[in-house]
Amino acid sequence: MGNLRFMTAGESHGPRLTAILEGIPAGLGLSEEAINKDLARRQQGYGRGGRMKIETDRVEILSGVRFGETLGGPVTLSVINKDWTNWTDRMAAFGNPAGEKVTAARPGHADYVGVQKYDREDIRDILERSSARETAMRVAVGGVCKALLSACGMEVVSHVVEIGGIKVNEDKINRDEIGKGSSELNCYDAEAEEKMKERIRGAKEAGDTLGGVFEVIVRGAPIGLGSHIQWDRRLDAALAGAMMSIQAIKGVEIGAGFEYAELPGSKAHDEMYYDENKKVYRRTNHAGGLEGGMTNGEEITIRAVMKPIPTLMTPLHSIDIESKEAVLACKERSDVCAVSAASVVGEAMAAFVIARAVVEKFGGDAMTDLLSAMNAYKARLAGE
Ligand SMILES: Cc1cc2nc3c(=O)[nH]c(=O)nc-3n(C[C@H](O)[C@H](O)[C@H](O)COP(=O)(O)O)c2cc1C
Ligand SMILES: C=C(O[C@@H]1CC(C(=O)O)=C[C@@H](OP(=O)(O)O)[C@H]1O)C(=O)O
Repeated sequence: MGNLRFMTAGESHGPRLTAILEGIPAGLGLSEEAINKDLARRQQGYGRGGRMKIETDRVEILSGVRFGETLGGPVTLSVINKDWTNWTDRMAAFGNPAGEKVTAARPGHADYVGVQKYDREDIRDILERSSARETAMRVAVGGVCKALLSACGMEVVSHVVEIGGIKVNEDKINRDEIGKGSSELNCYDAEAEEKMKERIRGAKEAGDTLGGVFEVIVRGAPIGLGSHIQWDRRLDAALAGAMMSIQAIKGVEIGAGFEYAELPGSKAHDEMYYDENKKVYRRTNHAGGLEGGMTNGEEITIRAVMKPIPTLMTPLHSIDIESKEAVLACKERSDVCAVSAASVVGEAMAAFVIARAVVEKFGGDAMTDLLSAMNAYKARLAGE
C-alpha cells in the first residue's frame, strides 16, 4: 500500500543506527529539533535501564534535505550509539578478541529461535538486531512523517493507560490535553502514575519486569484514508500490523476493540447526526475513527499491549544453546519496564502509516501538489 517506505539498519551496540525513508514529497520543511524531542521522549520513562544514561540520541540527516527542505529523494537518518566505544572488542567486525559467547537463551526474546534459524553459535549475533534499540530509528522516521502530517493539519499523540495491572482512571483524563504534557511515564493521570512507579520499583527490587498498555491518537485525519476495496488497502489492518511490528507488542485494538465482545449492536456503533454547523457528527467514537478500513473523520484511536520485558535479573529457567544443559537465562543489562518508550514508538509507527496513506491519496512528488489535492478533496466533501 502506497509509495512511502523505510528500512532501518544497525546493531544495538554497533557504531550507528541508520534509516532510509523514501517517498516523502519535495518541499517539506524539517526540523532536527522536533525529531530530537521525540528521540529524547523515547529514552525517558521510569523503569528504563542503565543504557539510557549512556545514550543521548540525536538525529543526523545525511541525505534528501537541503536548507531544511526535503528534495523528494531518499531521506537518510542516523543516530550514534555512544555505547559502541565500550563494546568495540565484543562487536569487532573482523576477529573477536573478547571471544566470550552468550549461550544462555532468554525465554521471550529472539535468542533461541534466532540462533537456530541463522545458524549462529553466539546469541549476541541475534540479540544485537532483535534489540529494541532499533526503535530509535523508527522514531526518527516517525518525526519526518509527523512533519508531513502537521503540514496537512494532523497530529499524532500517545499516552500510557496501564502498567503491571495499574490502570488510569479514564474519566479523570482530559483527552484534549494528551500530547501537551510531559511526565515520566507519559501518563495523564498523576495518581495512577505514582502507583505505576511504585509497582515498577517493586518489580525492580524483585528482579522482575512489567508490561502494559498505551494508546495512540491521531487527530485531524480527513475522511477516506485507506480503502474498503482490498484487504491490503484497509488502514485498520496496516495500523495494527505496524503496531505489532514493535518489539514486545502482543495485542492491538482499534477503538472499542475487545470491548465489542460485551456490547450489543445498539450500543456498539456510533450513531450519526446532522447539524448545519457541525455537518455529519457522532456522539461516540467506538469505531476509533475507522469504518470499512477507511478513516471516518473522527479521532483514530489505537491501543497496544506490551508484554513484560524478557530479560529478568532473577532469570528464568532455560537451556544453554551449546550443551542443551539446564541453565538460568543470561542477565544482560536491561529495562524493567519500557511501556512509555514503546508509546513514543507507537506514535512513530502510526505517523508512518498515516503519512503513507496521505501520500497515496494526494500524491507524493511535491508538497504543493499534495496540499492542493487535499484541499480540493476537502472542498468537495464540504460541498463547496
Ligand atoms: C522500547 C523498548 C525497550 C525494550 N527494552 C528491552 C530490554 O531492555 N530488555 C529486553 O530484554 N527486552 C526489551 N524490549 C523487548 C524486546 O526487544 C523484545 O521482547 C524482543 O525483541 C523479542 O521480540 P517479541 O517480544 O516481539 O517477541 C524492549 C522493547 C521496547 C519496545
Ligand atoms: C538500547 C535501547 O533499548 C535496549 C533494548 C533491549 C532489547 O533487548 O530490546 C535491551 C537493552 O539494551 P542494553 O543491553 O544495551 O541496555 C535496552 O537498553 C534503546 O531503547 O535505545
